Amino acid sequence: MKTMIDFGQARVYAIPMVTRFRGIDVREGVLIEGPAGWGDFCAFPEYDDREAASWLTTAIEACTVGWPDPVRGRIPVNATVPAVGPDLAHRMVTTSGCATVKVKVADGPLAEDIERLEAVRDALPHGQIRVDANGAWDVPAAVAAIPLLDRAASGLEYVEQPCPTVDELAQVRRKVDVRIAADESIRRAEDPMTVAVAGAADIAVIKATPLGGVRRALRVAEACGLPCVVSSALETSVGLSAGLALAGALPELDFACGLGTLSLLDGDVVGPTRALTPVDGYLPVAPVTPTPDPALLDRYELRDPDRVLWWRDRLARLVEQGRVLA
Ligand SMILES: O=C(O)CCC(=O)c1ccccc1C(=O)O
Ligand SMILES: [Mg+2]
Repeated sequence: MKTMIDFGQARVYAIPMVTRFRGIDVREGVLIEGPAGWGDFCAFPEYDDREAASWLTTAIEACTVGWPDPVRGRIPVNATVPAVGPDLAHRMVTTSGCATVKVKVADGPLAEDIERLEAVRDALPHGQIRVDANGAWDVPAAVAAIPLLDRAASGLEYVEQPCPTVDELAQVRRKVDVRIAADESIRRAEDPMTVAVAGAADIAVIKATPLGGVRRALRVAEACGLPCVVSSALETSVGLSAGLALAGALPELDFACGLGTLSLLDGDVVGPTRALTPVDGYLPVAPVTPTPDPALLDRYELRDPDRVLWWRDRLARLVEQGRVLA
């Protein structure tokens, strides 16, 4: 099929994670080039073609039509602290320069979450601390844990996705004083309605990459009628620019965004002057996606032939089956 993008020229990359995050040790993806620049296709490996198609649509938006006009020039971001020990958590917060920190919880014993939060508060006496449970608790566990974590942090900004389902979020929200944010509950255009209607959340976490691009994510944000936090999907600087474009274009933005995740990767495909690394807790809105550095593309090229074939097959299937407009 003849398209505006030469998928045969796509570059498959593999960048190690600094610390394991969301069960991932190496972040893999494919960079595609089109008439407007580059796009980052990095759907997690376990996602099926239907879900991965939205991620590819985002990469195609980036490299064909580019981003809608922003209404602000810079975005406050949170530091993201994985489920690490208290000393490392403390160090990650002090070196980040961010005034807001998101801490992963519910990935191990509650006592470790409490220690981690105490360390983060010690490193950030005046900033905001939020936690993300990635849906790991049931309702009783969430209702028991949240007040303890709130105390350990001397006040939480919000709890992201304490339980898996919208119904459980609504139950927890009625029983605790801390605000609830929905993340995994908002993955498809039809989801946000349910979240708002169910009274399940105070805040919506919106991710441009899994939602099929900046324009689609803007519609999701509008439909859910909640204050939004824009967050990353652990992209390279090429992919992160979609989240920044979304945060830049939202009519209202009241919270720091989860877009400071480049430091979780042990490398990038974009050179240091254009890399989307926060400075003093802010990232610039990138009007165009940054261009990969050829030397870095070589350094982080995925070498495992089976994995390369897997990515090229996945890309070819999505295009050939007409799951994306390319
Ligand atoms: O929100 C952040 O601070 C960083 C992004 C993040 O946590 C994340 C990144 C990739 C996949 C899932 C998640 C998540 O919010 O759980
Ligand atoms: Mg989350």
